[in-house]
Amino acid sequence: MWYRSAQGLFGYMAVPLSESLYVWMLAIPVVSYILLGQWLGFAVTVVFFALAVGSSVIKLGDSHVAWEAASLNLAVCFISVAGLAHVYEVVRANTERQLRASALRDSLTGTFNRTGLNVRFDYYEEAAADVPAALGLILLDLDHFKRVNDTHGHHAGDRVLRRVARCIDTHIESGDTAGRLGGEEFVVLLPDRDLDQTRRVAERIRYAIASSHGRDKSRPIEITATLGVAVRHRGESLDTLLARADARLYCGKLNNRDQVVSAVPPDADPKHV
Ligand SMILES: Nc1nc2c(ncn2[C@@H]2O[C@H](COP(=O)(O)OP(=O)(O)OP(=O)(O)O)[C@@H](O)[C@H]2O)c(=O)[nH]1
Repeated sequence: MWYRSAQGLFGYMAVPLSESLYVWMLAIPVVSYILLGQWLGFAVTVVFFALAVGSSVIKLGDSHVAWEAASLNLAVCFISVAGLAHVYEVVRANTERQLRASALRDSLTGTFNRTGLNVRFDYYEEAAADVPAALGLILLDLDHFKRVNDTHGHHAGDRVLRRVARCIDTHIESGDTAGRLGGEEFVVLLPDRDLDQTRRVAERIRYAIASSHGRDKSRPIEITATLGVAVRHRGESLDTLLARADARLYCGKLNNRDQVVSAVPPDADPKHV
């Protein structure tokens, strides 16, 4: 019995690469890897092959073993297993990369979500560790967005959110970051931009949104946005920076909306600043 399986395994008979031999040689490492994991599976495979080789040599004697055929079989099976492992690893790495990327993205607009914004903010922090650089932030909130949903429906509202994301995207550069905090609130991070430069980008985005035209059937959907602008002080967290931009945005909401606010007026209500 053992003699026959060793014979099948190492191919020293007339047909060196029979199907059953090939399946055997593939099945042992693959099943071992699946059941026992990478290292233990590898160890078991090596031990199994070593025992099989030793046993067949002892039982049959050196002269009966077709070493060329056995080596060829081993090499082909080894390459197959290595190829399978490589394909598996490439697929696994791709899936992991896609999952990681989607965990940082807002599924509706494709911009970064809150977690993604934090990751990007930390990235800018690290990049500026040696040479402190300005970081501009725009907090954007759509005006009367509830009316869009109430009048045109939630799907139309979703389309407006995607349209706004596109407007933002066309007015920022490749190293900048656009994200959706949730609802109808967006954030833009602009590395190496001071307050004046950030305000100018915000103004362009505001204008693009106000002049973009969406449609629900034949009815136009018009929308405007109010934007608060702030620049990071050294060592400041994203939340603190957001809070300052939010106070400015709130002033804009109180003052007829559809505008960019980069400083809180001195007479503003201190409760909201
Ligand atoms: N279509 C859609 N609507 C959303 C989404 N998330 C939040 N909303 C809606 O956004 C609306 C936000 O309304 P409000 O917070 O009252 O703000 P607003 O109407 O924009 O008013 P102001 O901000 O004061 O100008 C609510 O009706 C939410 O249901 C979303 O992902 N898709």
